[in-house]
Amino acid sequence: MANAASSSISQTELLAIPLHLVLPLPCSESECLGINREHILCHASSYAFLVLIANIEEYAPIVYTPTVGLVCQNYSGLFRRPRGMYFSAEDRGEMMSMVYNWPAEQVDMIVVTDGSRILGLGDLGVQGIGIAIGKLDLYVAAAGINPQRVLPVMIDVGTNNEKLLNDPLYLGLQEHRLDGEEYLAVIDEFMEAVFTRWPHVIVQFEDFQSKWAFKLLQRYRNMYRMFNDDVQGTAGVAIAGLLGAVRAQGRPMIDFPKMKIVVAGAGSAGIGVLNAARKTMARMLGDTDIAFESAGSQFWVVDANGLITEGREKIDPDALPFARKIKEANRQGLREGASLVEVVRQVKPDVLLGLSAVGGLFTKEVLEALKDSTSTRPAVFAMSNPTKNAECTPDEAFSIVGDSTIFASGSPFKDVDLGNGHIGHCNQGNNMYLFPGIGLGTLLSGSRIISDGMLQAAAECLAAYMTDKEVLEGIIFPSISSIRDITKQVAAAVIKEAIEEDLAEGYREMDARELRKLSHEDIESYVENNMWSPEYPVLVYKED
Ligand SMILES: NC(=O)C1=CN([C@@H]2O[C@H](COP(=O)(O)OP(=O)(O)OC[C@H]3O[C@@H](n4cnc5c(N)ncnc54)[C@H](O)[C@@H]3O)[C@@H](O)[C@H]2O)C=CC1
Ligand SMILES: CC(=O)C(=O)O
Ligand SMILES: [Mg+2]
Repeated sequence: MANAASSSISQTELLAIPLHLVLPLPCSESECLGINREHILCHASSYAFLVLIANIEEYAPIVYTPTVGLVCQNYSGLFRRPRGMYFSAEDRGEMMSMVYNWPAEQVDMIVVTDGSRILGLGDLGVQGIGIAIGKLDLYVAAAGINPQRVLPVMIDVGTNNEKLLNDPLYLGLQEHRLDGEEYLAVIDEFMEAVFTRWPHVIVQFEDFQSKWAFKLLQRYRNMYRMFNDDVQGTAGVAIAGLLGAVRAQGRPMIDFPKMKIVVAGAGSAGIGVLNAARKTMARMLGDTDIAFESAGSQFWVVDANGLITEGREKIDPDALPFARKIKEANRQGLREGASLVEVVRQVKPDVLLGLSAVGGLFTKEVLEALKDSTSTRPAVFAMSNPTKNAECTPDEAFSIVGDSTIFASGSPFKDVDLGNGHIGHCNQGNNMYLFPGIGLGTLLSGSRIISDGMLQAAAECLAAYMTDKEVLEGIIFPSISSIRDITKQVAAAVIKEAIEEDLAEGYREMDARELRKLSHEDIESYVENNMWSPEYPVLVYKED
């Protein structure tokens, strides 16, 4: 303690360490006073998370979209230290032993990517590790997952990005991506390795190209505790937003099956949303086969080749259930491949939802066509990331479609001053409102798998979070400043559903039988008590 005054590290100095360069491993010694360089970094991490949590609105756009996109694009040049594990195609046969190289005894959450579709920025190869790091920063900040128990993972199977293949600074394998059975063998080996070392870990798949996102989800979802954030997390957030858009018209949620929805983008996110929205409508209509069929007719899907109909050659099997019948499209004055503006003109949808990764796709013409929507409050969801990929800005939506528009975007925008004392609310419609609660709820329930019911419970909880007054003002998603509270509630809803489905096996001393005895309030307290919070340790320099 002798030199504490002269050599202690100021908070300001610690805060100056950029969030993206700080290790997610705080010091585990609660009484730690003797500080060496490693400990300084560890404590800096605690400080960084404290700052992140206290100023989440300001810093989420740095650790997450949009800045994380820029970080990924430049990662090879910015690289300082690994910050996660890298399993490459060349490590085949070695992953089971490699996984024991990770220093943490216990890992609760893994976010894994193969870098093949990072936000809307395409194939960034190993540089995509930044998105796994950013999502896990949110797990720590929003869900209170202990930062010593998170593991960002990159599976390096090459890249098809020619620029990276020719970049001497590129850190990953400079060869084209593995495909087919060879690719699957790498992912299988990784899954077996991590679940062997940490049987209770949860693995979040992130930013895999659509081609693999659905296949891997189907392959593993009944075997492991895993989910795909882009397919399932995004779907839940979109459902919550769509239900908000119904309520914002002053209508009950049960009117959701009457909504006409045009979706631009039929990739992992778009198809995930379509499947979940259709199932939600069908449930509201009585959960019969007829209800499911009828719900399908509320959607019009446009991809890079225009309106998808059954006349499409080589139609993607995942999009097939949403292809319009040709006769039906013709009756509506549409045809296979009709442009987005034609579709919006003819359908006059209640909601125009973009998950296309094409910035500016909702042009003036498209938004003008939406003015003829049959809805009293048309909704524009420009959900693509990062900011430059948003299908339109809130200014464009409010100025062209009108002041009563409901607007949400994947990346944050500022609210719009509509003049005359009114505000056009810009909601952030991003899976960050759900994935931390899905992960935390699964962890604390000890559920064997992540069921559709658990995901639905998460979405319904988010939808119910907003009051009628807020929704009528156009606020359909909460402010990110309440993300810890939202996450707690989402996690509690997930646990409750896991108990109801008899999937919950318990966590630590809270076994399945004890879990079943808990009331809703008890479950919320249980969640809160298990959320990690950073604490300020005393920082003094110890002389050797
Ligand atoms: N807000 C959120 O929480 C989330 C947003 N996203 C964003 O969604 C976007 C798409 O992600 P994925 O579906 O995984 O990508 P993807 O690459 O699998 O799919 C993109 C889809 O957009 C279509 N498309 C391309 N050009 C188009 C055009 N001119 N008109 C209409 N459709 C067009 C493609 O044909 C394809 O169907 C990305 O920007 C991503 O950042 C993804 C997940 C969550
Ligand atoms: C938000 C997210 O997961 C994405 O844009 O891919
Ligand atoms: Mg994603």
